[in-house]
Amino acid sequence: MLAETLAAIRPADPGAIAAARAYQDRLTKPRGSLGALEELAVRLAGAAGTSPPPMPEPAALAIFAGDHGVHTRGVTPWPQEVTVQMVANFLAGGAVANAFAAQAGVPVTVVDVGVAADLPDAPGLVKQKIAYGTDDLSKGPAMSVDQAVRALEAGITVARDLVASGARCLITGDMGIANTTASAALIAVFAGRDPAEVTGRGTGIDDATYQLKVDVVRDALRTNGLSGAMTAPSEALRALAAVGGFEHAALAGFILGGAAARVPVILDGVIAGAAALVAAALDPAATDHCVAGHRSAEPGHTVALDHLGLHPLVDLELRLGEGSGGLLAHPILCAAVRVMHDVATFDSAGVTEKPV
Ligand SMILES: Cc1cc2ncn([C@H]3O[C@H](COP(=O)(O)O)[C@@H](O)[C@H]3O)c2cc1C
Ligand SMILES: O=C(O)c1cccnc1
Repeated sequence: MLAETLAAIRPADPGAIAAARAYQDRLTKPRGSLGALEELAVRLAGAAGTSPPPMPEPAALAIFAGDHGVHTRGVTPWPQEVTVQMVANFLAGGAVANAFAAQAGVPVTVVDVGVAADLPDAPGLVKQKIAYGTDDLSKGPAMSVDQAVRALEAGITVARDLVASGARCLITGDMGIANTTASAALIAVFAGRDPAEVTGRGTGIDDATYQLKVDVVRDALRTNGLSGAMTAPSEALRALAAVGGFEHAALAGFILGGAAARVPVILDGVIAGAAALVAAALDPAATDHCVAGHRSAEPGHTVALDHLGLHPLVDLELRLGEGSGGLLAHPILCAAVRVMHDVATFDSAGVTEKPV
């Protein structure tokens, strides 16, 4: 299923990009006056292969949840049980992601790809558990390559199912205590950066814990024989398995699944950024279908976005995850595309085109 999905991904269509850019200039506004929104609509036209691009609604948020063996190294002050407790909170509608999703009119799906407990069936919960948490990435591979592929395919399946049920925009979400450590390791590997440049304070840690976290990321790279930027697909899968989490792998699959369906994928924060680097290593064209919803306060997120060549739409110093930043960006995508559907041209409105 992974091979078939990768084969279906098409890069942005230059014809649609050129048509969208030309059309922007015919709309009743000074050229370029919508700034980054114009480029956003043009990118979405390229991704869809048609100008104007389809409205990116309805949207759907998928929150991928998993636990992490590296939690035992003390990289976060929060107990691991908070992952499963927050999954229950999402399903009950009580998390920040639910509030933002309600505001944006976006339904929430929670996907268990690897939390360290069995969950009761519940509406909105998709069970795709690969294992009860990963192994400690600082001691050896976090998961096997086979598990990484299965998690990728779980993400592809979720994307496919959401698109089949009508979603025309996918939003990434994550939940997994300690997952900013795995994110930092993935970004260090895929962007070829030193762990100190890409490791952040996650949910909030003191200086001593921060130093430990950087050392743990360094251990992870050394123990797993990883360094430098990796691009070959076979190496990408090995690196993902070595230092990723089940939610990172599933998110990478979710991105690939959206790209294959030519449905835009709004990336949330640093966890999604790390997953997008994996997706881009498997197929660089996947990035053409991604929009950076926001810039998180995590330093690794900016590194990931720069590496991907993506410009965040919202910059509010968020450092939450769950899909929060992606949800805030969704109305901005809709506004950018609606301009291309609704705004009159100089010709049609009889507005004089050039100032005299
Ligand atoms: C109550 C609570 C709600 C959250 N919602 C998202 N995260 C975020 O924080 C976690 C990663 O940070 P670290 O690597 O420092 O553990 C992830 O679960 C992420 O989604 C939360 C974290 C907590 C504690
Ligand atoms: O940037 C994020 O997405 C983030 C930051 C801290 C904790 N969880 C997520």
